[in-house]
Amino acid sequence: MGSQDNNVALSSSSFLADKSAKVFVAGHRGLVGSAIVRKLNQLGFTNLILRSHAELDLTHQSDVEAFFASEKPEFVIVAAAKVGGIHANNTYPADFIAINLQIQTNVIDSSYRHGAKKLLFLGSSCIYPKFSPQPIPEDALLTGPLEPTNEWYAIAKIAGIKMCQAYRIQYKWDAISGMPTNLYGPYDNFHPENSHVLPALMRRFHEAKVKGAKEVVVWGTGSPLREFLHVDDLADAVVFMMEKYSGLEHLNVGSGKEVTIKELAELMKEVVEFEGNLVWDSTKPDGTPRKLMDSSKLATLGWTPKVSLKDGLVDTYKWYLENVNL
Ligand SMILES: NC(=O)C1=CN([C@@H]2O[C@H](COP(=O)(O)OP(=O)(O)OC[C@H]3O[C@@H](n4cnc5c(N)ncnc54)[C@H](OP(=O)(O)O)[C@@H]3O)[C@@H](O)[C@H]2O)C=CC1
Ligand SMILES: C[C@H]1O[C@H](OP(=O)(O)OP(=O)(O)OC[C@H]2O[C@@H](n3cnc4c(=O)[nH]c(N)nc43)[C@H](O)[C@@H]2O)[C@@H](O)[C@@H](O)C1=O
Repeated sequence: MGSQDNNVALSSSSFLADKSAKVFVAGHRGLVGSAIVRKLNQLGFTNLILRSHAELDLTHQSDVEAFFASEKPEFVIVAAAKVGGIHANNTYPADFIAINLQIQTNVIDSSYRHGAKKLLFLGSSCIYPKFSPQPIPEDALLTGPLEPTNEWYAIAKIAGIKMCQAYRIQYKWDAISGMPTNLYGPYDNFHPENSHVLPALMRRFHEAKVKGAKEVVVWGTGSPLREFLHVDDLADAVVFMMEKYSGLEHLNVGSGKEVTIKELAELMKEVVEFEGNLVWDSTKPDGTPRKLMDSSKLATLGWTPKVSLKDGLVDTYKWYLENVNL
């Protein structure tokens, strides 16, 4: 990687000092973007720039260019992406690599060229090799083969990290990257096949409870381990990194706690109050066996998560009942 000098913090301006600064949150209607907007609103930011996918397709370079030329945001948070669970990643590899490369390339490049002071790019824990040391340190990046079910998405995300690093090195521009673990919370995607495991199981258990079904099918063997973080904790970490971090290396953002998919399913069954049985469909892929991230760098800088998995599930199920299951 680049020399130590590139890791020296640039003279970035404080993010929190001016709550009237123009902040563009790309992807503000998604799980992550909506949590960041809630957090920024709580903090008193008054000048958020928001565009839905319908208003501005971030894969269209000339539209993105025109938007940045006219709005000139001072701070940019990239939470727009083509996102999905193991099945979606495995089924639509072209979409996952092409759309993500387009979105991030357009947003990062236009942000730099139209004078943004700082940009935060969000990747994912799937950037690391399938068989990484556990917990996974940031420097495990590019040390081995990726998990095949999500390598297309992972390659795009790795390119995003590298693009931020390249712009920092060549232009001395303050672009940073955060790598969240598996997230969940309000405004998640509850699609039966294309979503991540946590919202998929919440919906499946809830529908089974309502129908009085005797069993619920869960994918894979139940043995993979996953680390989950509530999206409100991630939003807090995003603000923390915007204010405090200005380095070359990407930073892991995790809860530090892992569960097996079987344990997650049992906990979900309890939270949703489904009384039937679990049936395992081992024809579905397990994916990476384990991906617990080492988030000690962020902890050393002063950030720690607050929401436990149990509390987070209870909170998310309440939101689901009030907002999705109408
Ligand atoms: N969810 C998770 O478990 C994790 C997420 N992350 C990262 O966090 C970020 C956000 O993910 P998450 O909130 O879960 O994803 P969501 O799918 O919930 O939200 C993504 C947002 O991006 C928007 N978007 C997608 N394509 C375009 C486009 N072409 N133009 C404009 N907007 C677009 C979507 O709008 P629309 O829906 O209208 O298309 C949506 O609002 C991603 O970078 C992801 O990699 C990282 C680790 C885990
Ligand atoms: C965030 C992360 O998300 C993805 O990676 P993943 O961690 O494998 O995500 P997942 O939530 O889809 O699955 C986790 C585990 O859960 C099991 N599982 C059981 N039952 C269901 C189920 O009903 N749906 C899903 N999706 N999974 C299920 C499933 O078989 C697997 O063993 C990538 O997109 C990757 O790119 C990425 O960044």
